Amino acid sequence: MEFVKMHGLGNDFVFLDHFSLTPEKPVDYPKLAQKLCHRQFGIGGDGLIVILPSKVADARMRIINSDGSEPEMCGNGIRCFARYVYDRGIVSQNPMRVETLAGVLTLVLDIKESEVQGVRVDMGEPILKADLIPVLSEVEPVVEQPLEVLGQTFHYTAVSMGNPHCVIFVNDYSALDFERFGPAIEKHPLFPRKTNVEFIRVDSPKEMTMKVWERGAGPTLACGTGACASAVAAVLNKKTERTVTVHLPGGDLLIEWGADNHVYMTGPAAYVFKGEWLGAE
Ligand SMILES: N[C@@H](CCC[C@H](N)C(=O)O)C(=O)O
Repeated sequence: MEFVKMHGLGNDFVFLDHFSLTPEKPVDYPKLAQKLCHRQFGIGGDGLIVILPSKVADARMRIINSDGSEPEMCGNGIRCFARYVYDRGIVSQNPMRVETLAGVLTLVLDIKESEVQGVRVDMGEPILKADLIPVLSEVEPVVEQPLEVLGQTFHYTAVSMGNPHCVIFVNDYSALDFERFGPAIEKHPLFPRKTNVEFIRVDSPKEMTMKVWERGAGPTLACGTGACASAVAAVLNKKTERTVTVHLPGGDLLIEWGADNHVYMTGPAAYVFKGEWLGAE
C-alpha cells in the first residue's frame, strides 16, 4: 500500500490516495490510522488522511486522528490535501472545493512557477451557540466561563470550527503544567465528545502564541482549526484585531475573521516522503 507523508507546520499526516483506486475490500480506516500513525511501530503521524471522490465537491477528505477517532475537520491537513490533489492532477480547479464532515470548504492555492507556495482556506463561519459542544447549546456564546479541573480553575471560551475547541488565555506558559492539564481538559465532562485545548498568550493586537493539546492526538506542533477558534475567541474577548498571526511551535498561520463572518486561514503545506506500507493492514 503506497502512502505519502506531508505536514502543515509540523502537524503531520499519512496520506492514502483512494480517489480512483478503490480498495478490494472495505478498509477499517480508524484501525489503520492507529497502526500507520504510531511513532515507533508505524510511519508516524498526528493523523491519517484519505483522499476520496465526492458527489458534491471536487474531492472528499476523511481525517482520522492517531488514536483512531474521526474528527470533523483538520485545518493543516486540508491545506496538504489541496496541494496533493492539485499536484497529481486529481483536481485541477483553483479555487477547489473539498467535502469534509464539517461541510464543503473552498480553498485557493497560491501557485508560483508551478509550485504550490501556500493555501488560503475559507474555514466557514465559527459556531458559537449550538453544535457538538453541549455547552454551546446556550443562548449566548460561552465566553470566559470557569472550568474546574484537577483542583484548578481556568476560564475558557468555547468555539466550534466544525470540531470543538476550548480556548484558554494565559499570561505566560511558565506557570502552566501543559502535559497535565491538556489531557484532563480534553476529557473534561463539559465536553462529552472531548475537545481540543488551546492555551493562548496574546502578544499584541495582531499576534498571539498558541500551545495546543489536540483531541485524539495529544500535543501537536500546530492546529489550523485551533488557530481559527483561538482568533475568534480573542476577538470575542476584545484581545486582538480580526486579523492575527498565530505563532505555533511549528511556525505561523495568518487568520482573518472576515466581515462576512467567515474565518480564513493561510499557511503552507509540505511534502516529507513517500513510501510503501509493508505492515499488516
Ligand atoms: N490538527 C488539526 C485538527 C485535527 C482534528 C482534531 N484533533 C480533532 O479531533 O478535532 C487542524 O490542523 O485543524
